[in-house]
Amino acid sequence: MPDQSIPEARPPALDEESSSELKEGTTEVEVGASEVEEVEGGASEVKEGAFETARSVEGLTRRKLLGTAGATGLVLGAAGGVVGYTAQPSRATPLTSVGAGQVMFHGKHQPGITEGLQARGHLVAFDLAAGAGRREAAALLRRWSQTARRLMAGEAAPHDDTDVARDAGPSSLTVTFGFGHSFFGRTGLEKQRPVALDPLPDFSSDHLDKKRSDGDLWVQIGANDALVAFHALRALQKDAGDAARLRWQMNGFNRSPGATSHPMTARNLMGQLDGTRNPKPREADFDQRVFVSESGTPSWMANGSYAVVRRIRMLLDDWEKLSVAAQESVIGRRKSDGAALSGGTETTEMDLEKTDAKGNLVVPINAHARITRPDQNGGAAMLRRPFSYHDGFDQDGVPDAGLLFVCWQADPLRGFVPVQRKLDRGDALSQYIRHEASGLFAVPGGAAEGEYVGQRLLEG
Ligand SMILES: C=CC1=C(C)c2cc3[nH]c(cc4nc(cc5[nH]c(cc1n2)c(C)c5CCC(=O)O)C(CCC(=O)O)=C4C)c(C)c3C=C
Ligand SMILES: [Fe+2]
Repeated sequence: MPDQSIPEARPPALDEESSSELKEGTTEVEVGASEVEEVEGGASEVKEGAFETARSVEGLTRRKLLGTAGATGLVLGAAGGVVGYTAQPSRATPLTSVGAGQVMFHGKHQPGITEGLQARGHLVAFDLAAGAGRREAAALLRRWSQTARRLMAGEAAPHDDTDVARDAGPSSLTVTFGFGHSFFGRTGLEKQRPVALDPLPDFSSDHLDKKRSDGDLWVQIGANDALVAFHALRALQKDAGDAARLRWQMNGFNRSPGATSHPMTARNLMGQLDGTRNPKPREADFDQRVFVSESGTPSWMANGSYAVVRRIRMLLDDWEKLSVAAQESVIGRRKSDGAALSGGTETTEMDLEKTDAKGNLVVPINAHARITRPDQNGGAAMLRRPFSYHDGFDQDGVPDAGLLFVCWQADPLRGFVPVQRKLDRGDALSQYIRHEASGLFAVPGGAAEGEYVGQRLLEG
């Protein structure tokens, strides 16, 4: 596959001034050849979580911005003095940086792995329909790739666009495709099934709902606008046609870009900064930890990654009864700023040996952030890129809320599995969470121009 010359991601460290870093990490892309005129310089960073990408394009052309802006002219409604907005703008105004954010579909890796967290997410699994095999799967991945490429560029869906995203820019939409263990049997491609896709072991604390777990195909959608994300979800579902049926779907969210006065690590629904110690793209071993190498096996997984997806319910009624000090002991980090309990700031290295005046470890021995560290797990590391979820309250008012935990690694046996084995033995956080659904998916490398995702598997 030709090198797509995607620049290496070069994220700002959390404690660095981000504006100069941003220039290096922002790529100018032709949104549509005829539309590229003056590039707006005002790239604004959308960085939630401790990593950022070189592929996010925050500067679009003036014509593009003016052309797609949902421009508003405020008018006084004729009837009853209702304040409303004209359908036809009186004066075009540019899209904000949120709408203008664009991620490239084609590249060495699929989108939706190293990009900053998006405000809205949909995780969806499909099963191939009875009678559908390799040929139908190949046609489906071709359709899906075409739709994803267009929507990520801020264009309409190839067929019967619903207009739901009509006035919005691409809004950093990403669409990522993966294959589950069962896909290979259904398509006669067992010999191509990676060993790394062997089912995850059973964990004693699992409460898994099989109907909301696994699946032949997995799609991750993320965007900084809820309508853009839904539009993509619906278009991809319709693309599935008779070839595949929806198996399960989960909806998630993160903080909206611009909600905080400066870019910072996102908080989860327990209120903690979550993502601090994620591997950073600038680190030498980042690619090795997250992506299958160019020469990795099977060859169709070159530059791909493995996604572990866990729907983890947070037992918030119990958690919120704890004092802040007790909550901080569970994690081993301060709630306010994410600093380790051994002191410093969010990025200060945790001192695992530090004791208080009574000789007790200041970061408790079972603190979540202590025992998940790579140096406590034979080097096991993963890139965590979750969405929060909230699916309402039960009749007793108990929230069904938590984390759609998505983590990325070159090999789950050197990432998620050893760490979860240890957590399963009972870290301090375990009694406040419950794993309710699970999936493991092989996510092939990115598609080159003219290719579709998974082509090397399906046509190899
Ligand atoms: C098996 C892997 C992990 C699961 C499952 C998991 C669930 C989970 N974690 C939090 C909150 C935090 N996790 C933090 C750090 C952290 N967690 C994992 C792994 C799993 N977490 C790792 C590998 C790490 C980083 C360890 C390191 O390298 O030092 C933190 C601390 C801040 C941070 O580094 O992100 C928090 C907070 C929740 C709420 C949760 C399940 C709902
Ligand atoms: Fe964690």
